[in-house]
Amino acid sequence: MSLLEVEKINSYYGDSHILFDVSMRVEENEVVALLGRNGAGKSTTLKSLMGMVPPKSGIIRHNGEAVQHLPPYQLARRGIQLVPEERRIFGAITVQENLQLAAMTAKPARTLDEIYETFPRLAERRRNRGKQLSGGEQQMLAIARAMIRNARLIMLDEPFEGLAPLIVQDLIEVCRKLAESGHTIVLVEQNWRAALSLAHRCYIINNGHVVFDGTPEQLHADNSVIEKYLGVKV
Ligand SMILES: Nc1ncnc2c1ncn2[C@@H]1O[C@H](COP(=O)(O)OP(=O)(O)OP(=O)(O)O)[C@@H](O)[C@H]1O
Repeated sequence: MSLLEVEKINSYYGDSHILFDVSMRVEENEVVALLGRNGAGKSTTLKSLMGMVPPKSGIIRHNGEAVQHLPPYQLARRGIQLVPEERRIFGAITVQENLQLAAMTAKPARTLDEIYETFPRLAERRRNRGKQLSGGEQQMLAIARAMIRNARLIMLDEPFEGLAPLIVQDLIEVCRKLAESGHTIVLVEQNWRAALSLAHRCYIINNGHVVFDGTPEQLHADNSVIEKYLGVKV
């Protein structure tokens, strides 16, 4: 049984049909990348998995149970967290307070020590306010907030956006550590090379349809798919 099984979901904003029969699966401890051009439907897929844009048809199974009808807070209780593109950390309070606040809404929560072990940079910055952090540190804090809530499945929407290459490398290492310590990650990214360096498997979405499903090696071996759907010349 897969951790997450998505079977032919169709999602809409009002009358606009955005996802067409999207199917995918995520195994425990995997890093799965969701790639595609701007507007392809990647964020909408994450929002559908998180109950924010519930699909009108299709099935989403989490640990074998159909969950496509559940609201976000119940999915969060099942250990699923979405770290949105805007990161949504609190700028006026410290790193530690941001983490404590996140822990309050989870039972059982992870300890601060565990978080600081995974994110030594946040341990150094624990007394700094959210707004004093760099973009990369803010992203780490956003991921750490999902981790302290004991999320087994963490979905990241464009975590590398706007960050310098060295910071992206740090974040890739953080994500790798998370996966090794029993978390499962679904990653939406425009920076497909960085995403593929981390992912075990990937999907490409184009105009709301899944058009590729395979390993990074299989994708790297097919330049025509990369050129056609990611819009880059290889
Ligand atoms: N709140 C909304 N209301 C109406 N249409 C929306 C809304 N959000 C997104 N869309 C549309 O849905 C389609 C898919 O958008 P989505 O954000 O899922 O794409 P994406 O692949 O994540 O791309 P990006 O990297 O640009 O976020 C686009 O055509 C977008 O304009």
